[in-house]
Amino acid sequence: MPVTADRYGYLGPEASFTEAASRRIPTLMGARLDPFDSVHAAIDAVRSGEIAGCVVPLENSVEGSVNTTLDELIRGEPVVVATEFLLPVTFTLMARPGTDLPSVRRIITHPVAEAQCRTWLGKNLPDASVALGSSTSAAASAVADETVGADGHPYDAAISAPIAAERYGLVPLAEGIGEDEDAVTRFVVITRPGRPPRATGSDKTSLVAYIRDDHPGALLEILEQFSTRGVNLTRIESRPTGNGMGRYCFVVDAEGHVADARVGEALMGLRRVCADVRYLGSYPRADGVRPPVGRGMTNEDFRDASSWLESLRTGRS
Ligand SMILES: O=C(O)C(=O)Cc1ccccc1
Repeated sequence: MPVTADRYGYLGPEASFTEAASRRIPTLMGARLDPFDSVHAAIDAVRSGEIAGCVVPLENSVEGSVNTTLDELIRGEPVVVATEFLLPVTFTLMARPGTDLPSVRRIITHPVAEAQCRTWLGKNLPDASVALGSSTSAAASAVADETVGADGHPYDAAISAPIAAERYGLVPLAEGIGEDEDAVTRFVVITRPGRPPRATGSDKTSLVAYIRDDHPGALLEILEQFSTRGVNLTRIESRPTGNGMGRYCFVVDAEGHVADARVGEALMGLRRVCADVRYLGSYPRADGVRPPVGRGMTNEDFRDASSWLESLRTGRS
């Protein structure tokens, strides 16, 4: 398959939240966007060069990380985050025309949506079962096609993005059924590793740190690399490495860009103390926040310290 520079994938099928996010990401304007069946399939198409990049959900303000995406970043051929994007999400319960709310017994949706609609379901459809699918739009499509579930019966309703009702010929039975009306999902554009975008002063850097020999304070050692250089973390998450029981790595989002001296020094520190460090990219922050840089932590401070050391070593002032 030829590489098409402006061909991007997204977690489909059509009318997923991920498609909605993809169509609003400024750096993808004008790009061709194609649906993929799973996060794995989309990221693998990036790895193989079939597409330039793909959009996948990474984190939700209520439910936390999307583990299928995190695990793709941790394992396999390395890929990086090129862009992040925040999209508010509202959930709609939808069914084939003629289905009424009390008759809904079998629901299908994505795990992130299920977690956020649990309270509403417990109150309004306490006896309904919820099956988990690869995306909210795949769920809507399964309801429209009368796909049968594990019990041999077709699903009655899907929890999906409002636009999925129209796309799959379903009717909304209940709208805004999520726990938090202000829920936001963080989507990322994944590409093959390459030169990161320029530092903007409002950036994040993501990475995975693998502990070297389990020992007391191993996590502290990782955290120290950031704290002594004044680098604030916005997220730290442990995930199994997939290589044996109890083996975990840490997925970190840090404020700043790999081009910032303090972030670069923290990365070098990690490289010295960890078994492995996987760089997952530096990219502009979706929230536009420009955190203040602490005293002694600016690029100039690091430059000055480095030339001072050089003068000691060479005897030249
Ligand atoms: O993109 C979708 O439709 C998904 O299924 C992933 C998802 C699920 C819930 C909130 C945001 C993204």
